[in-house]
Amino acid sequence: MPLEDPVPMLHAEGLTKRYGRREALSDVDLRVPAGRVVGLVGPNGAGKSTLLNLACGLLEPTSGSLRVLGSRPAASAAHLAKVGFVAQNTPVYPSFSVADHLRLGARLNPSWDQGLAERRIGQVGLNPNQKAGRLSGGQRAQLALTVAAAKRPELLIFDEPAAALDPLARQGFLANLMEFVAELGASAVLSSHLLGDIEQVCDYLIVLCDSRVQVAGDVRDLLARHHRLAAPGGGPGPLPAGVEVVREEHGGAVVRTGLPASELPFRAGPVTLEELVLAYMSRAGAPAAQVREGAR
Ligand SMILES: Nc1ncnc2c1ncn2[C@@H]1O[C@H](COP(=O)(O)OP(=O)(O)OP(=O)(O)O)[C@@H](O)[C@H]1O
Repeated sequence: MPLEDPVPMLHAEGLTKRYGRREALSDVDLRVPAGRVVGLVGPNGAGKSTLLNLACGLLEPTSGSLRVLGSRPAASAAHLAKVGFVAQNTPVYPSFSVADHLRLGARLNPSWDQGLAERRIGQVGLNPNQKAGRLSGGQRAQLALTVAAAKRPELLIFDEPAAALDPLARQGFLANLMEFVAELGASAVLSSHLLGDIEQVCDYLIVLCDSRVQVAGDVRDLLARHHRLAAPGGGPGPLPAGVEVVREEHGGAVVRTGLPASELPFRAGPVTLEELVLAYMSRAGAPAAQVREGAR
């Protein structure tokens, strides 16, 4: 008997979103298995926030479809409870205290875990009586992560979660995020320009550029299928069937193939995640400054 295909975390078919005449997502097809920690990367304006806002039901597709954990996003109260979302600017209610946020979370979410919320607030050193409007950007991000996780969702969605954090706070935040994913048995998707963060926590990668998915897949699998060819004296020239040049560069190329490195002409070496992302971003024509930004 064939194995049952588990319900994917995200399943997009022909997903298109237009704002007026601006197409922010164009005909996106995507199937991401559940249980993964997904890194969504791409230059400014690529459509990352649009995809994440569609996934949590804050936006409606112009055409095509998107299913999240098997349902239309925000299809019902039960489905809303399955998804925790932290928006790009980690919004909080400025006049509410930290403790008020937890009380509100408890009122609004059927599976609220007050123990998890309080433990976490203590761990990151937030004062329950502090008004959220007086928190620093990093503390706000920690509060928003806590509220999202205490819902005990099946899927956590983060739009650039660590952007406001200093490097030490970012390390702590990413470690907490991974603890939550493990403790809740949740899937997660996070957008970021920080490829080091993506490399540290994600096992699945989506590169979005110019409103389209350029490449998506399991990180280890992607790294195994991409190679850097060193071709002395210029470009790689003709290559065997089944070898696709992603980015040609002086003295070589980044290529994608199912062939083992030993069967490739020229010296073939591994690519880093950063090289892979940059190769797809430059192929899609991202402006040079944004390609470099993606590497940071
Ligand atoms: N509300 C809106 N009205 C009109 N255009 C919009 C709106 N929101 C986004 N866009 C446009 O859609 C495109 C995709 O934007 P989006 O915010 O999804 O990109 P992004 O990849 O998240 O960018 P960044 O990395 O800068 O956050 C951009 O060209 C943007 O200007």
